[in-house]
Amino acid sequence: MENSDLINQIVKKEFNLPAELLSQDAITNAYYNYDKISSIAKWIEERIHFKPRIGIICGSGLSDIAYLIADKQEIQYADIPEFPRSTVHGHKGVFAYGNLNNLPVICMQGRFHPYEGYSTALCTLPLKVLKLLGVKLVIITNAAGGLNPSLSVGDLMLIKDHFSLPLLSMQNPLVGHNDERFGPRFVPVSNIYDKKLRALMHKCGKELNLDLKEGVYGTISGPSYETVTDSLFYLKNGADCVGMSTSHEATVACYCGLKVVALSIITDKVAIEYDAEDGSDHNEIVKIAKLKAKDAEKLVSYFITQLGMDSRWLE
Ligand SMILES: O=P(O)(O)O[C@@H]1C[C@H](O)[C@@H](CO)O1
Ligand code: HPA
Repeated sequence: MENSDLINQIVKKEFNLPAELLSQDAITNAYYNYDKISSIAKWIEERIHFKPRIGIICGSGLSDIAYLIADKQEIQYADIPEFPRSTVHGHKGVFAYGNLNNLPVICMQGRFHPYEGYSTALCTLPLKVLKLLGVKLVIITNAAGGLNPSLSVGDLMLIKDHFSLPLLSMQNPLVGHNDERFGPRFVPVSNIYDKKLRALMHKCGKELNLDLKEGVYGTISGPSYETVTDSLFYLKNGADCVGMSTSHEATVACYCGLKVVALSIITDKVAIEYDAEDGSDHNEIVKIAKLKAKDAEKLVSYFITQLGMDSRWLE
C-alpha cells in the first residue's frame, strides 16, 4: 500500500474525512498514535537495555553536553523505524545514553524544528518516546538571540516562561487526536518551567559562581530570523530572547507529565533598532554556542548531581 493511502486510511478511521481537510498536526497525531509511539519506544528499549530517568535536548551547537556521560553509548535516529531525521547544522541526529553523575540519562544530540518541514506534533514526538522509556524530567537547551538589552552574547538564561505566536495560532503539537494515556485534552501550562526546579538551578548557578540570568523565551517559527518590528513586538510583550524551538517541546513534556527545566545560551544580539546591522547567522550562532557551552555543561552536570540527592525530583 502507498504511504499516502495508509495515512488516508488511518485518518478516515479517526475522523471519517479525507486527510486533505485536516491540519498537519492532526494528521501527525492520528498517524503517530499511542500504539505506534509505543512500538518506537519498545524498539529503542530492546536495543539500549537501559531505563533513563532524565532526558536532555541539546540545542544548536550544544551537543557536547552528551560528553558528560561517563559510559556513553549511542543510537542513530536514522536507524529507528519511522523516526524523523535531523537536517540542521549543529544537530547530529543521535540519542546518547548512559550514566551522568550516577543518574541514567538519555540525551538528544539533535532536535526537530518546524521550519525543517516537520509539524510541531512531529517535532515533539521524541518527548512522548522519552516518556514511555521512563524519563521523568527533561532539561531542554537552545541557542537564542538576546532581545533584552541587559543580555549579552554568551549569557546563560534560565527560561521562566515562553511567549509563542506559533503555539497561539494553531501550530500547537496537541492539536487533533488525544490519547489520555499520554495526557489530558486541555493542559494547564502556567507552571510549565517548574518553579522549584528553577530555584534549584539558581542555587546551582550560585554555587558554581555563574551569572545565571532568568527570562522569557519568545518563539518564532523560522527559518527566517525576526524583523526589527517582530523583535520589538516580542520585547514589548515580555520576551527577553528569541528562538525557534523549545516552547512546543516544553508544552508536550508538560502534557505528558514530565518536569521541565530549560536553558538558553544567548548567541547573538537581535536588532531592535531599524538602522542596526543584522548579525544573525546560523554558522556564527553554532560557533558561539560551542565556544560558550562550557558553562552550560558545568551547570547541567552540577544540577544533575543535585537531582540525585533527593529522589523526589525524579518521581
Ligand atoms: O535548536 P535551537 O533552538 O538551539 O536552534 C536555534 C534556533 C534555530 O534552529 C537556529 C537559528 O540559527 O538556532
Ligand atoms: O536571533 C535569533 N533568532 C531566532 N533564533 C535564534 N537562535 C539563535 N539566535 C536566534
